[in-house]
Amino acid sequence: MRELQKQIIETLHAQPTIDVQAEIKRRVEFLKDYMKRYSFMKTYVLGISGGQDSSLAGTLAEKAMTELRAETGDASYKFVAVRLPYGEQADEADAMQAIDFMQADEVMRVNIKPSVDAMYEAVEANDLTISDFNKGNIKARARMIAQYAIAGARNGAVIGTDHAAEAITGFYTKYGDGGADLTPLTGLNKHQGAAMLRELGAPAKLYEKVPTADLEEDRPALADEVALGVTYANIDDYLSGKAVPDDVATKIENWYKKTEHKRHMPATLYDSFWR
Ligand SMILES: Nc1ncnc2c1ncn2[C@@H]1O[C@H](COP(=O)(O)OP(=O)(O)OC[C@H]2O[C@@H]([n+]3cccc(C(=O)O)c3)[C@H](O)[C@@H]2O)[C@@H](O)[C@H]1O
Ligand SMILES: Nc1ncnc2c1ncn2[C@@H]1O[C@H](COP(=O)(O)OP(=O)(O)OP(=O)(O)O)[C@@H](O)[C@H]1O
Ligand SMILES: [Mg+2]
Repeated sequence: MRELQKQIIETLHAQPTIDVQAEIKRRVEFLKDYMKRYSFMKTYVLGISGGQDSSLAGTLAEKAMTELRAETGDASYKFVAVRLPYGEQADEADAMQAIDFMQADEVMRVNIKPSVDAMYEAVEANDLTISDFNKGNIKARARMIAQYAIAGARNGAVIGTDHAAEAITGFYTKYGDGGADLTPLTGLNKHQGAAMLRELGAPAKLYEKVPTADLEEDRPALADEVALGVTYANIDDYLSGKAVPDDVATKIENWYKKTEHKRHMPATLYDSFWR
């Protein structure tokens, strides 16, 4: 195995294989244990997009809250699913199907378009051009703001959907979807996440769907694999310690190095990761 590959696997807690049922159980337990640790905390908040990652994390969160209510008799433990469209969302039906499947305790909806457009215009007023790509990151950060406002109003914590197959390329917006309080999918690769959703009985559409950030207006529903220039099959193989073609491994490692800053707290003069 490549030296960096070994290091990455260890750093990201990737596992070559998982026991799907046991993995579901221990991640639900994690969500329950965390909630019990802080007595004021009563809700988990997560944006549901209609994609695989939020379908899985939301389902685990709802399971955790259902079990906590039953075990403690405290009915105030709730999972809040949040719809965060930018105006009309093309795959709105998938998002609602995911919410129906997980049987979220509460559903909230915040249209991020007015705030994103206002921010975009206010920044551009400084004789700056904000690209469509850059505006996409404003959308991801607006979603983070909405989720934290809900968590603030409900004694909640914000769930993030980061996992090993995303962390390795840093394919998320820093302090956008990367901004969260806890990440129950850490260490999983993309196929493992799909296997867990299948085991949970989710509609196949939710885990067979092409992964997309869907942040750009010029390239709607742009597939992650196209944006990254590498497939999840390759990323998962790499994370499982398997051999992948040299050019693919180099591409993955270049993404990893370029996005190192995202996997740390803000750099300080006391840190060595950036040196
Ligand atoms: N070396 C460095 N040390 C410290 N900070 C550094 C840095 N390089 C950039 N930065 C900072 O980071 C910023 C760039 O990072 P960031 O703002 O995240 O932006 P960036 O990584 O350029 O773009 C985010 C990417 O993630 C994708 N994404 C976003 C959200 C969700 C999903 C999804 O799959 O759903 C995917 C999105 O499509 C895009 O390709 C720079 O503006 C700068 O402030
Ligand atoms: N339109 C949206 N509405 C609500 N939440 C969203 C929306 N778009 C993104 N998010 C949030 O941002 C997170 C990151 O998006 P990402 O695309 O990585 O995950 P996903 O859509 O759940 O799965 P996939 O990666 O397979 O598309 C989502 O998991 C979700 O919590
Ligand atoms: Mg998505």
